[in-house]
Amino acid sequence: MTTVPTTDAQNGPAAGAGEVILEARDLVKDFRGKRVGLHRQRFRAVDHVSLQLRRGQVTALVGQSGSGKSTVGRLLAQLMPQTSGELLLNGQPITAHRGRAFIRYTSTVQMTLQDPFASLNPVHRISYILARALSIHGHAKGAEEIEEKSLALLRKVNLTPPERYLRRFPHELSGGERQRISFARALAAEPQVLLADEPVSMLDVTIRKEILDLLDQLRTEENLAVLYITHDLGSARAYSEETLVMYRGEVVERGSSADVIDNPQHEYTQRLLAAAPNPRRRLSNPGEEFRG
Ligand SMILES: Nc1ncnc2c1ncn2[C@@H]1O[C@H](COP(=O)(O)OP(=O)(O)OP(=O)(O)O)[C@@H](O)[C@H]1O
Repeated sequence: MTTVPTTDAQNGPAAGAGEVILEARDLVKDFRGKRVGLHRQRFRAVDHVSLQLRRGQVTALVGQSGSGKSTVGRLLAQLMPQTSGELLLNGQPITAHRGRAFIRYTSTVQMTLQDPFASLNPVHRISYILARALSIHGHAKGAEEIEEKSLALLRKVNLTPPERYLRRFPHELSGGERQRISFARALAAEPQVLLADEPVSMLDVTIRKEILDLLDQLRTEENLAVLYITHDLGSARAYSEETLVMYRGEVVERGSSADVIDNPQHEYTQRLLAAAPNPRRRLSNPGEEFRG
């Protein structure tokens, strides 16, 4: 359907040499579309997408709204079954949509969502949210260990002093703090992969850099393989090694983030860059506004 990308990394290995933790091969996701006469149309949201997430590296998935980025994230998180294609975790084919298999999978692969308020249950205190995650994944037992590990998780996401946060409810926190709690909850599983779906798009511009710096810090300290889903090319350039560009369900261009964003080959990537605010500045010094 779309033109073939031309960056060097198109068919080769992902940028960098980290070990592959999670791999998607030829993922397809069809949704049921509108009914036309007696037939229901099929809508292909993800069209033969392959990618590899590597230990200690960030891979950015960029594209405009509706291009299929979040659906790829949800498929990788096993929140829904793919129509076809394969997922491999540490080289092993995996299907874990429900039950114990799903819980086991989430011990390795965690996802955080765009709206941290919606994903944190408003009736529970932060202490409960973290305790539950620690217990589900079997990383703490007994009140004392749970509190100690919860405090450590809060420190990891730079919420200090951590004691101040345990008794609070999500609505008592700022958007940035809530996103930090989402990361802390994900880290409670001690995952190898973090799928971060638009982690800063609902946050105030002034704190976006702080949260992306935190993601970068966690990737390094926890040696996580990170998928960074975003519509923002500047931050993809600044915070990821590899960038994949999605258009209408397909990956139309991929390569090192520097190559893809400084020297886009696909016409759609060029259009995305042209539509970005102040694209010249981003092209001349990409990531400037994020790196500060
Ligand atoms: N459960 C669903 N049922 C039917 N269609 C869906 C479903 N989820 C997503 N879609 C459709 O699939 C397409 C891709 O959606 P998706 O949310 O993956 O895009 P996106 O690139 O993440 O966009 P955004 O940045 O706005 O979140 C859209 O047209 C969307 O309407």
